Amino acid sequence: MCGILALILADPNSAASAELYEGLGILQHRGQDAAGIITCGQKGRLYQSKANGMVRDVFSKNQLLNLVGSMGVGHVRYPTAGTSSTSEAQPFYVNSPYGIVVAHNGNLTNTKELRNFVDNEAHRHVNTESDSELLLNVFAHYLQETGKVRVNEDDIFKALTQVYKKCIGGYAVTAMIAGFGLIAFRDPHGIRPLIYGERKTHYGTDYMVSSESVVLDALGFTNFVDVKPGEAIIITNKSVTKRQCVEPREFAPCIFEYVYFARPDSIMDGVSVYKARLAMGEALADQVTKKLGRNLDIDVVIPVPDTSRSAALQVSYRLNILYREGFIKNRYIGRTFIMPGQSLREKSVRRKLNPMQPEFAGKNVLIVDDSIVRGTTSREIIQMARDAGAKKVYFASCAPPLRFPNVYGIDMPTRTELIAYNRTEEEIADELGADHVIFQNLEDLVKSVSKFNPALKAFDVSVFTGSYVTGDVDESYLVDLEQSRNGTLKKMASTGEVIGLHNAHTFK
Ligand SMILES: O=P(O)(O)OC[C@H]1O[C@H](OP(=O)(O)OP(=O)(O)O)[C@H](O)[C@@H]1O
Ligand SMILES: NC(=O)CC[C@H](N)C(=O)O
Ligand SMILES: [Mg+2]
Repeated sequence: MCGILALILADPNSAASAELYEGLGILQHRGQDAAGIITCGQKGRLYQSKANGMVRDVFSKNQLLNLVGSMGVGHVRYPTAGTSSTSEAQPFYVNSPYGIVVAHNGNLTNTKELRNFVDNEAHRHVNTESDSELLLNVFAHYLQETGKVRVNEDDIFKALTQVYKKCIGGYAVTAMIAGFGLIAFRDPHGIRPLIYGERKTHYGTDYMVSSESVVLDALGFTNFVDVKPGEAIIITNKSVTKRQCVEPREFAPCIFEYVYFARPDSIMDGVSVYKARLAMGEALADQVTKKLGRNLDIDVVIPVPDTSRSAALQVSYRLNILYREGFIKNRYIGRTFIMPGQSLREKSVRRKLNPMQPEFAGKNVLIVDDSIVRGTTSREIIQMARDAGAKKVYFASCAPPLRFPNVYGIDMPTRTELIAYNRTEEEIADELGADHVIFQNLEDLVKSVSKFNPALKAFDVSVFTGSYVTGDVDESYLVDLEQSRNGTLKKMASTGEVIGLHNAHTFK
């Protein structure tokens, strides 16, 4: 679940890099593995800085000063394809035609076919295992087909129509053509989020495109508009042009954005993530009484920081049971779920969260989390609660059991690593060491989001149902994904292999 940005400033002599850097910092929760910015300056020259690491570590002040130009594209990465190699840090760039830059959030499911196409028909070289590099080359191929020395908006929209036909999966993209302008587009189902806003200045209007509205808010942009599924926007210093490049299919944004990924202060496709999480808490509270009965023997409701806090507050309010912060979070450790590799994730839970003994000793506790995926967090947390003296430990999840891999931009490639795979709710409770585990039901989860925007009739809920909105996902793709993600990650861990070509991150 990467974070993407694009910014164009009205003043051609100003620098976009500082605000792109700030914006990426605000999107850090969407990707902690790598970060990158490419800007475009005078004469269409491009300036790049990208590397593995958190935003604050990747860019030095000097590097930001050297990212010249009033427009640019930024990315924070959480890998779902290929490896964690620095060479797969984004944005990606190809020189031909015109100098194109792409930052991609999502995951393509027909990469085998695309790799063949790029090789055998487009005759373009792809240097990594990244699906995003394929997407860039498909786009470049169709732009090349115009045969023009310089393209215009119409050419770009037509090329994107071909990209839409060719690329299957989840994709929200910010792109840039050197010396021309910015482009933003979103897959025909709108699986991944994308929003843009404007800011009036002395020189004219600045525009910014982002995965989440919180960045636009923080940087003083207004008039936010979500990019529609199958729509593309081109922003130059002369105009903003939009086109519906393909007929939108069933609009089905990823529900996991609302459950876990997005910041609560973002508004996504017209829905406040915060309000959706409160609603999830309310529905979950009802589920708790349904499962455990009206005479609850719970003394205290405790959230698992950070994401479940909003929902847990509402669980406590609805059940009329005390809310207490029972786990103290080390604020300097990032999100556990989006860390690469299980052993890193396991170690980090204990380092990140520590129990407040008085909140557990001799009590029956209801711990609330937004989701139970691999069970890494919940297993550790339940043990910590018991070690701190809890009598009974109930565990409630705002999401239903996750039983299927995600193929649209969340790194859950392996069925067997999911704690709910092939297990009943009782078996999950046993496996986690809880007295009871209570899951939200899917219908309530969907209602918790859709009630705030009646236009949202469907969501990508494939991790709960195994039914994929882009159509059946080939079993061979799932097997390949499972093998390649696990295989390459292990290989990377043991050899530290990187492909050196794109490592432009040198001068601190
Ligand atoms: O079952 P698991 O595989 O452990 O995954 C689920 C957990 O991971 C996430 O927390 P994370 O620490 O990533 O982020 P947060 O601080 O935003 O809650 C999520 O909020 C759950 O707590
Ligand atoms: N989480 C994402 O959006 C990942 C984007 C892309 N598939 C990559 O692995 O770099
Ligand atoms: Mg969490």
